[in-house]
Amino acid sequence: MSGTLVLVRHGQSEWNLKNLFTGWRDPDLTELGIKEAEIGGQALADAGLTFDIAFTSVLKRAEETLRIVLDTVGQPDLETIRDQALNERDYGDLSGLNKDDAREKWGEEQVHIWRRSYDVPPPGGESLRDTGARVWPYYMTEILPRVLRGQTVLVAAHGNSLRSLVMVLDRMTKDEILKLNLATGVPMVYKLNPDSTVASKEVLGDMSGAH
Ligand SMILES: O=C(O)[C@@H](CO)OP(=O)(O)O
Repeated sequence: MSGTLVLVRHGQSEWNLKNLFTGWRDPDLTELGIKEAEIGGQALADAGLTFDIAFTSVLKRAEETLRIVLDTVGQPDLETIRDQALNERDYGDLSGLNKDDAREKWGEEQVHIWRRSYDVPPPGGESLRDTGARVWPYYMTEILPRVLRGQTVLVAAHGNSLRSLVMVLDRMTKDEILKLNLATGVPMVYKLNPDSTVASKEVLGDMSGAH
């Protein structure tokens, strides 16, 4: 066994609440989102986890979630690396549109394919595969080596940038990834083997609260 990788999706954002496609747009957390980040942090504290380093995107909802989690686990000054490689999938022309309006315009099935499929990009945006093509090299070069050295690493990021990681870590097929929607503020704790495969996975909380 080597180190520990903790992934957490940001808490509910203003645009999750308003049901808008967000992507690289930069809304704040809602009150509920702040609470979710606190609950996620408390679950990590209760599990006795402390971190050697943290990573986040350059979007406020993930940075703020990380700050709240680190405050809650008592590590407010932990070294943190921000990188846009961890940003949410770029939703292209859908960014800022209401998800129900999009369903009316393009149909339920097409919108679901844009939101959850592996390789169909939304117009002008990134597919999950495109997102993985920037998340994975970053994971391989910056995050994984630290875990393999035995460190405990925290990553606060986004629904789809984290789905691209979880898909590979959990060895999910293209069909399985269609159904996966990560809950906000719920930490996923992975212990990795020395060959980078997953030794164990524990989800610290209720996965039903996805936005
Ligand atoms: O709008 C977004 O950027 C994402 C995450 O909230 O939405 P979806 O669930 O459609 O991938």
